[in-house]
Amino acid sequence: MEKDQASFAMNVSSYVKKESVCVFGTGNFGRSLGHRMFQCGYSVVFGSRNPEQSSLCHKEIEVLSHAEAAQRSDIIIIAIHRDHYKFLGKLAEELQGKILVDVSNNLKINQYPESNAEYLAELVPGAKVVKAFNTISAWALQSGTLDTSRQVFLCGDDKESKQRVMNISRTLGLTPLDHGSLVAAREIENYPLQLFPMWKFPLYLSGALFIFYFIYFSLRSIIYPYVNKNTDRTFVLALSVFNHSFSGMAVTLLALVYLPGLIAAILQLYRGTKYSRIPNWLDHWMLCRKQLGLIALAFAFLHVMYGLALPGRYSGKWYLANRVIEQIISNKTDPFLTSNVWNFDSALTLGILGFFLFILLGITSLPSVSNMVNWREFRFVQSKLGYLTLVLCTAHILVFGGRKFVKPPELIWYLPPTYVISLIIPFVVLVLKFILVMPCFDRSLKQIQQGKERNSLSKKVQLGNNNTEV
Ligand SMILES: NC(=O)C1=CN([C@@H]2O[C@H](COP(=O)(O)OP(=O)(O)OC[C@H]3O[C@@H](n4cnc5c(N)ncnc54)[C@H](OP(=O)(O)O)[C@@H]3O)[C@@H](O)[C@H]2O)C=CC1
Ligand SMILES: [Fe+3]
Repeated sequence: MEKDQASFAMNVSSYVKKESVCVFGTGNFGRSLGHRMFQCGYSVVFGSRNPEQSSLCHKEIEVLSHAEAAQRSDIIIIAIHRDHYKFLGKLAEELQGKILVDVSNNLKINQYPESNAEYLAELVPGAKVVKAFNTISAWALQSGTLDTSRQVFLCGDDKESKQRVMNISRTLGLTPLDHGSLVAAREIENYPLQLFPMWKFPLYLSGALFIFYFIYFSLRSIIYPYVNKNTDRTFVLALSVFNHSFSGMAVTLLALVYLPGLIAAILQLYRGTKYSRIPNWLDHWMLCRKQLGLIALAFAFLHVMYGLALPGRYSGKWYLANRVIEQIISNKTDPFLTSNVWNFDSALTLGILGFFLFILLGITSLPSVSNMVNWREFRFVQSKLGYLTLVLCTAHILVFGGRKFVKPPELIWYLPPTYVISLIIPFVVLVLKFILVMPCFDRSLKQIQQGKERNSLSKKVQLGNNNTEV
């Protein structure tokens, strides 16, 4: 009995070891993938235009002509650029019923009218085409470190073929992710060409906003006093202007995380249905909320760091020392104003609590953390605590800013103080939220979001496939 089990195990392991895979193309990627599969116990055979001239480093790996190599395995990895696929059409007979794995990438997004995998399926109609491995680089396979993503996106029309390619990926230490039928190949091929697609809009928006704040705050703190009182305040540029811009950016970007949801809710209320398509720009904005929130957190962090550095400034120390000397000379002390203490301390407390919640929001948006909470808990943190963070940060800036703003100076041209500019968008968001949670709107909105249509007009609105969560 034991003997039988041992021989069965040996048979299984020798079967696993002997499973053969064919690779067409002895280029960079073909070699790397072939060697890796060989190391993982597969019997690998290469198909090449010049089998005699190919010098693969391992003697156990055979290099044959395409037609010969194709006969050795029913899985063939096509490690050749799409432009050279044509010859595969002539091998249609040898490739009949085989699993062809398309690993190719393009140089540009949507470079060809159809995806490379679909093109391959057209060239060899009798084969089962699976798209895979295009997101893994030859270098990562060679070095074995796989520092970048280990995810292998797969798609194909034949379930069994996909399953076999998935098994190979797992054996190589990669993580296969099924993307469905071959129609998804275009998306998979575009994937490696994208450069942080979800970050583009948030980064451009924050760049533009930062430039605006920086210029405005410089105008307000440097140019305006110079024109008005002929005082040189250029020294505030290096620290204070940055510090004010960072606080404005943090609170404005956080408000911009919640603004699209409010606009979508208003649209739903206006249309009386949730089954109408929201505009594309709004949809894209909603999909970028996480990134906007993370950039907001980065600015909040910078503001905290700059805030901590403020007492160390030369100008700060000079003002303090000078004030003491003035008091000694005039033999007078400033009265202890309890209202000032309340003002200053409450502003600081609001800021500290706001920053704490900001960090909490950032942490819960990490996939490893959000995977551990259910949808309701996630919504609670991101929505309820998010709004609380916005309220605390807005109050922090308001109390801090308002403290300094005693009376508006008489001016020829009047610029609102920096904190007023920083708080415009947060105020709009908080007011809209406040209006929407008022009982009449809140009840209608809940009914609409449960799928109950409110008016007959809504039935005429074209059904959309836009399911972004408001
Ligand atoms: N390099 C990488 O990191 C990655 C590459 N890929 C994809 O893998 C595929 C191969 O890339 P890579 O190995 O870098 O490219 P290479 O240029 O290094 O290799 C391509 C191979 O294709 C074969 N070939 C070239 N011209 C023809 C032709 N006219 N007819 C038939 N076969 C031909 C050659 O093999 P032979 O001489 O043996 O016939 C050649 O070595 C591409 O589609 C690429 O997009 C995907 C992910 C990452
Ligand atoms: Fe602050």
